[in-house]
Amino acid sequence: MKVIPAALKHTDLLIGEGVVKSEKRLKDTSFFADSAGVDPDLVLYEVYARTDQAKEGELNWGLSLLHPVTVNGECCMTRGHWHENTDAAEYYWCVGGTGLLLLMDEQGHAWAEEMVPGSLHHIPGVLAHRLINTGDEDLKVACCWPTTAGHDYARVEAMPFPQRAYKTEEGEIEWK
Ligand SMILES: O=P(O)(O)OC[C@H]1O[C@](O)(CO)[C@@H](O)[C@@H]1O
Repeated sequence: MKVIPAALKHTDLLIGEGVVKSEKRLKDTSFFADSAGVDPDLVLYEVYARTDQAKEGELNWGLSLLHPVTVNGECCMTRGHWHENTDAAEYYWCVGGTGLLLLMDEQGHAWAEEMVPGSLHHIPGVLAHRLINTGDEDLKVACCWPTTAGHDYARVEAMPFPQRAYKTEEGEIEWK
C-alpha cells in the first residue's frame, strides 16, 4: 500500500497544494456604512482557498478568517455574494470564533444563522450569503463550493442586505 501525505491541511490556517491567500483591507471595500476616520489599511478578512480544479463537478475548498474588528461600530463582515450559478450550493463550517451567517433570498428577505465552533451551514444556491464576526476572536469558517458556482457581487450591490450588525461598547449586537 502506498501511503502519501494529505495535499491540504487545516492548521491554524489552510495550507498545502494550490492554496492561495487573499486579503481584504478596508480600502478595498465599499460595503461598510461609514468608514470615515478608520485606517484604510485595516485588514478585515483573509481567504485561504484552493480553487484551481476547474473541471465540471470539482469542488473548491477555502478558509475565511474574519478579524474581530469593527468599522465605526459595524461588525467585520465579508462583501457577500450570490453565486452566478444559482444551482450551486455551498457549505460553511465554523471552525473557530463566533458570528453570524447572513442569508438573503431573491425577494430581499434576510435572516441570520448563529455560527459557533462546529456549526455547519448549508447555503442553497438561491441565497445571497455574508459572514459577520460578532465575537472577540477571529471567526474561522471552512467553505466548500462547486468550481462552477461563480461570484455575483453586482446583484448584491443592486439589492443590498437590508440590515447591518453593530457591536455596542458593552459587546451587544444591534441591527440597524
Ligand atoms: O467574496 P466574499 O463575499 O467577500 O466572501 C469571501 C469568500 O468566502 C467564500 O464564499 C468561501 O471562501 C468565497 O467564495 C469568497 O471569496
